[in-house]
Amino acid sequence: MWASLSQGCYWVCMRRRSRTLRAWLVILFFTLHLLLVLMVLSMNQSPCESLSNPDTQASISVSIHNASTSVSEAATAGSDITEEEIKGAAEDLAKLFALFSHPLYNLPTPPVPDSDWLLKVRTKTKEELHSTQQLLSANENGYDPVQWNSSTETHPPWLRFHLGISRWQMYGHKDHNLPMLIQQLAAHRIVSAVQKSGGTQLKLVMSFPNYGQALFKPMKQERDEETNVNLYYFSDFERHNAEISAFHLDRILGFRRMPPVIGRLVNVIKEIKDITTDHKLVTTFFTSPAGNWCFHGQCSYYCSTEHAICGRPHMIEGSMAAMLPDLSLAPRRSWRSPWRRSYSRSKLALWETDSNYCDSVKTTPPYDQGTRLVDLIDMSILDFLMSNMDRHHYETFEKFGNDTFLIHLDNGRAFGRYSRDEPSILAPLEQCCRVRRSTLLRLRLLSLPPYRLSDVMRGSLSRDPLASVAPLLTEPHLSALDRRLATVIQTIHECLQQHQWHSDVIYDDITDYNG
Ligand SMILES: Nc1ncnc2c1ncn2[C@@H]1O[C@H](COP(=O)(O)OP(=O)(O)OP(=O)(O)O)[C@@H](O)[C@H]1O
Ligand SMILES: [Mn+2]
Repeated sequence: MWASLSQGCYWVCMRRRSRTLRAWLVILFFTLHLLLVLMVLSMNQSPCESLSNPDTQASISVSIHNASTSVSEAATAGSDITEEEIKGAAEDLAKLFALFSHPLYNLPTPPVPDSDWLLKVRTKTKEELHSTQQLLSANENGYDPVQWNSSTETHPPWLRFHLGISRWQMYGHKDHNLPMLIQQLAAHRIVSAVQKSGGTQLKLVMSFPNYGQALFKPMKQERDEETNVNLYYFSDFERHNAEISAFHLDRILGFRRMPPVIGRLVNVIKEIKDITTDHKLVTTFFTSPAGNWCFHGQCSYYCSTEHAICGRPHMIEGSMAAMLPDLSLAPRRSWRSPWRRSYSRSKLALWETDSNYCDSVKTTPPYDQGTRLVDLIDMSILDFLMSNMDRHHYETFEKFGNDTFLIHLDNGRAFGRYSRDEPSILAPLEQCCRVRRSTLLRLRLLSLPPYRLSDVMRGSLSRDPLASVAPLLTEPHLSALDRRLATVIQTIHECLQQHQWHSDVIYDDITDYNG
């Protein structure tokens, strides 16, 4: 008996020791691979470039921190992260940085004229400033006193984000503020949570001590759940990981037409129930039979006990989107998409039956001028890649009239299905046979192994705070991206074959680029 006990102890001790050894080896391998990535990066970038791109630098340090934390957590938990997986993660990140350093993402752009910024800082008079500060510090619970003035250095990240929105993009490719904004969305203390009205499904507006705000959409489905085949697109649940992944995809495609979205674990009690001033919301909290904290809020769909949002037991995942400037400062216009679906079980939309539908769209304002049509086609390419059938409307900033980018909001119904594609989402491209040259060139780049879309997406998503819980997109979703990308490129090639002139299909928005 003693012999078997001591033998048992020997094996347990040996296993423990080899586990610790393995954990150290994993961390060592990971560190070495990250060093390799940094070396590759420093070789790819001139010293001047690397200095001028603090966004990349900051993102690298954030990702190293995130990735090494999750790897060491996984290692201590005894999980089986293989050497190949660690190597793969470092390679994905290296591909992402190589993509963002490519000339196609760094095209020279003329300086933005004053009238092309969405907002301008107006210096308040001393009296105005004094009365606002008194009001803010006296009335608001949990908020910091306002410390900023007209000098940019004093502005919090959310304000810098608002001031960085221009006629053609939501933020710049080398926006130094982005990592700070993302960091605050991920970690800043939540001082208020109220339900956002409008829309069909539950979402909350969260406020931070520096007056920044975010739109929180809680997790409603497991990430690997495929949309039920018998559900219509308009009754599908929204997915928090789709909102997050859409932001990464939009950025990787070089559009930058979405406000930044990150994933966050939120405490249902401390960060919602205890601090909300929304009395209606409070009445919807309950504990489930399993002892988890749940709530359902009030909205026109799925806001009932049967569709409650539940923590485990109180922590819940969700997406946090940076809030756009208030409508009173920057009004937006909502446009009905010409390729909107019928939202009916029996009716078809006109574009589904009329093969010459685009001819009439092309001659109808605002699609008859400027970039509106090719921008709509960009949006349909984005939607096809992530299989989003729910793009009924899009918005623009009213200030910029018709010559401006389309805001890609509301992506919660994307990434619902990976086993099949939905060709009808590409109808605008297929029927109009028109595409921006910059978009086509970036799509081609993303189809090449050194910049493969699935790899750069995996790399980009690994930097999200929720990636340490589980990958934001499962592998079948990532492979679907590559498959769909090939379909988009093929569709454009077919268009080119059908048309006599290249310029009939390609809208050359980058005439100086000869890459
Ligand atoms: N980041 C944001 N900042 C400010 N407003 C936003 C943001 N995202 C969405 N909104 C606004 O909130 C409203 C609802 O958002 P969203 O469309 O994402 O929700 P939804 O419940 O899916 O709506 P619907 O059912 O109409 O599709 C929209 O009118 C949109 O203008
Ligand atoms: Mn929606």
